[in-house]
Amino acid sequence: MRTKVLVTGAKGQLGKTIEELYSNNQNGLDFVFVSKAELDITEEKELRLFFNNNNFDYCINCAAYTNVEQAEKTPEIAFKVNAEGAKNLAEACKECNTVLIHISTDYVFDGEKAGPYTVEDEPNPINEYGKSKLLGEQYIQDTLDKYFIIRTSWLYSKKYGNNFYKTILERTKTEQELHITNEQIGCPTDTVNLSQYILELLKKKKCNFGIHHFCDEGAMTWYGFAEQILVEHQLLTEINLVRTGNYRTFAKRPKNSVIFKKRE
Ligand SMILES: NC(=O)C1=CN([C@@H]2O[C@H](COP(=O)(O)OP(=O)(O)OC[C@H]3O[C@@H](n4cnc5c(N)ncnc54)[C@H](OP(=O)(O)O)[C@@H]3O)[C@@H](O)[C@H]2O)C=CC1
Ligand SMILES: Cc1cn([C@H]2C[C@H](O)[C@@H](COP(=O)(O)OP(=O)(O)O[C@H]3O[C@@H](C)C(=O)[C@@H](O)[C@H]3O)O2)c(=O)[nH]c1=O
Repeated sequence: MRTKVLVTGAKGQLGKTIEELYSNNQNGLDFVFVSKAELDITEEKELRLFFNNNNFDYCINCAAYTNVEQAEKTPEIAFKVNAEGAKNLAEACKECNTVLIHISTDYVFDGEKAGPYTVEDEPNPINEYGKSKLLGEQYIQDTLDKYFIIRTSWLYSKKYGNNFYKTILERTKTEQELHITNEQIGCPTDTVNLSQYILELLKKKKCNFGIHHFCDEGAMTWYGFAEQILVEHQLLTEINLVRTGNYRTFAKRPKNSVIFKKRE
């Protein structure tokens, strides 16, 4: 029997990557992709109806409020989507016996640890986005037995959405000098690699439910990441890349965002 997989938030960078890679129904998997306009995860009744009218084996939740800066100013929106939305999905999944694959973030940690964060480490978010994502995780854990929470970090797609990788490239079109912080360290993760990891979970029909960490190899600062992007595009000689300790932002960010990827 074929496996039916719902992808919510399908117009975001991760959703679009999954769609590009897997929409042609390979491996006995049938994907249904829904955008925010088609299925808003904060609309509890509509969500339940949608789940009850379809028999999904899995739901990959790519829907989220990801504007870290804006979340400081309007935290209620972040909590509505990242916490209440996740709760609604968990409840719908429970009712319909659907396995929830939910994506979470390194920003659930405070960044004070000396080494990489494991799944056993206690979260302690220091910004509103991180707090809202942690509450979403907790609602899922309280509601479901069959779930995967995959924490990832510094996610970027070279093609889709808004992310640091694309911001840097865009700015090189108009600016000769870029000031980039070296105060945070993390592992940039390509949406293609995260999508492949998720597909492996689906293909192997794994049941090691719970919290998982997934990121690409190689910890670096945002400055280091910017340098890597410029090298990749042969722009390093044209742009003056300035390492800065005090790039001002509204949101605090963890100094150490490195998560430990358990090998399975
Ligand atoms: N981006 C990153 O660096 C990281 C992201 N993550 C997590 O990975 C996941 C995917 O992130 P990413 O692809 O980068 O995020 P994006 O912001 O690119 O995509 C999120 C999508 O969710 C949609 N959305 C927002 N609100 C709702 C809603 N109420 N109902 C349905 N859809 C909604 C957005 O639509 P619209 O744009 O129209 O609002 C957008 O299409 C998220 O859970 C995120 O927290 C984890 C670590 C790092
Ligand atoms: C654009 C820019 C940013 N920065 C700094 C600000 C910040 O400290 C850091 C990263 O900036 P951004 O705002 O692009 O990244 P940010 O939105 O913090 O990225 C986060 O997004 C959420 C959704 C996650 O879950 C995290 O894993 C992480 O990827 O770089 C500079 O120093 N110079 C610049 O020119």
